[in-house]
Amino acid sequence: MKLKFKKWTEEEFFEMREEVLKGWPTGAEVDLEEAVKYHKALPESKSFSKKLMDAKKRGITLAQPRAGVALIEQHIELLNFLDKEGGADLLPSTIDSYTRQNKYENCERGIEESKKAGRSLLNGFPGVNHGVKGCREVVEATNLPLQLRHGTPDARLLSEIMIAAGFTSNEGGGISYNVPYAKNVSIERTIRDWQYVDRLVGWYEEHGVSINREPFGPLTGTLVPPSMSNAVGILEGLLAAEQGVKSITLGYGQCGNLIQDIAAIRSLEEQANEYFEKEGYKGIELTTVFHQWMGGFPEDEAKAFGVISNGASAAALAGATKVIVKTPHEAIGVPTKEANAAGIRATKMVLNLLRGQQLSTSPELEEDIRIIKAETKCILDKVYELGNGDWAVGIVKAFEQGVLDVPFAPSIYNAGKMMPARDNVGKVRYLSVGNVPFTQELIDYNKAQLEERGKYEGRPVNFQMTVDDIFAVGKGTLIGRPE
Ligand SMILES: CC[C@H]1O[C@@H](n2cnc3c(N)ncnc32)[C@H](O)[C@@H]1O
Repeated sequence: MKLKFKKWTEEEFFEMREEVLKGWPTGAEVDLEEAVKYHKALPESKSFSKKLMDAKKRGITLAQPRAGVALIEQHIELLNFLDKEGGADLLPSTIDSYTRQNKYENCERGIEESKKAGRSLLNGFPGVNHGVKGCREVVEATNLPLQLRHGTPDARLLSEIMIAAGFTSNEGGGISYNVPYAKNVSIERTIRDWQYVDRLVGWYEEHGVSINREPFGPLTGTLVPPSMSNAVGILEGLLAAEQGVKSITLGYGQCGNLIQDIAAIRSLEEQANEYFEKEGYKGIELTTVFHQWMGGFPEDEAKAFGVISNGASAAALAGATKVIVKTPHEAIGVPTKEANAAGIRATKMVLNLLRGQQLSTSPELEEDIRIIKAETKCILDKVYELGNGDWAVGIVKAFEQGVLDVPFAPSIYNAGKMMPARDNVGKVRYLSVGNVPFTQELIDYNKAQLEERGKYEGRPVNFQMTVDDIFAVGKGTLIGRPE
């Protein structure tokens, strides 16, 4: 099927679907008509879309953890613990790495070994292997809206199974679950595979069931300039809307300077709406999600709580609809349920203290919004031009030419020419733009901010700043000052 930015017909979708459902025996459990009935019988309190829109209307920020273990019973216990002991507003099921690579045989072995060992030997929940029946046990035994969170370049079967089971939100996208997560999967392939996932959601929408879609905002989570992550988020939002998705949550990974982070969230929402309107999409329910710091964490748990609380306050002051919570075990690995719940409680404490407060505008905030929007516009205009008006084709070409370029991404399809670094107040700037098509004014603006830092630190503006910034938070500061 030739890649094009166009809603798939039902015939195109159902033709591919036959192959998709053969990917593992549990694919045979998916029955869309039955699934629609099941969703319609779910209580409203389990609808991701509704809870998000309610929060947006009330101006509150919801807290959602990540969490996933191998066996169904333990996974249910974990999720209910995070609900009851953590105070989570929304629940995840973080999917294991084998499933993300479609290695379901390995999952099967992991499930068996976890049963023998009496603990999870997978780093997440193997939704495909558990099938509709198993995932439905999770839906039946928990009390909050459920979302599958993963990092899967080909998530077609996983999405079919877990949405049919009653999950009402799905994270990911053809760019955001490829470039940061895979080494040699073509962008064209994953855009097409995620058009399938979005068309599946479009099919549910056409049958009266709202399923939320959330592109993965943080990308590599390593000094990604706000305009680059916003450009990717808006593009994945457009790809989803074209396939009939209505409930869209666009995300952003905290960079660390409060004003820039708030500007990023505000710009993301405003600019996404501009593009949805320009493309003629009606009835899009747009919300935002702020990811607490996605980079290296301090090992010391008290310091980790400082990072978590700082992220919670930025999310609240930005007015994000949702914040993704980190845990004090972030530097170590998969958290215990107690540590996970503690991260949520710390976050909720901050959200409650800041409820009703949003940072009012200021000249600095307006300037950051202007710069982020102008940079994002340069990128998106070029994507559109490269595709001759076809966003999907334009994205593939934009990566080929380094117009879209995600720092520190493993993908061989990512140019890796653009390099970021923090300026003297910790805002993430473009140290070198590579082939990102900025105006001279924007290039000079970024350079000037970085030169401020060079002057202050008495050192040249170069890649050493980037390296120092990568390790800074783990060492206890935001900006990687020379030692
Ligand atoms: C996107 C990366 C984030 O997902 C987190 N993560 C990955 N797997 C799990 C897991 N199984 N439980 C809780 N958190 C998890 C990881 O700690 C990191 O913060």
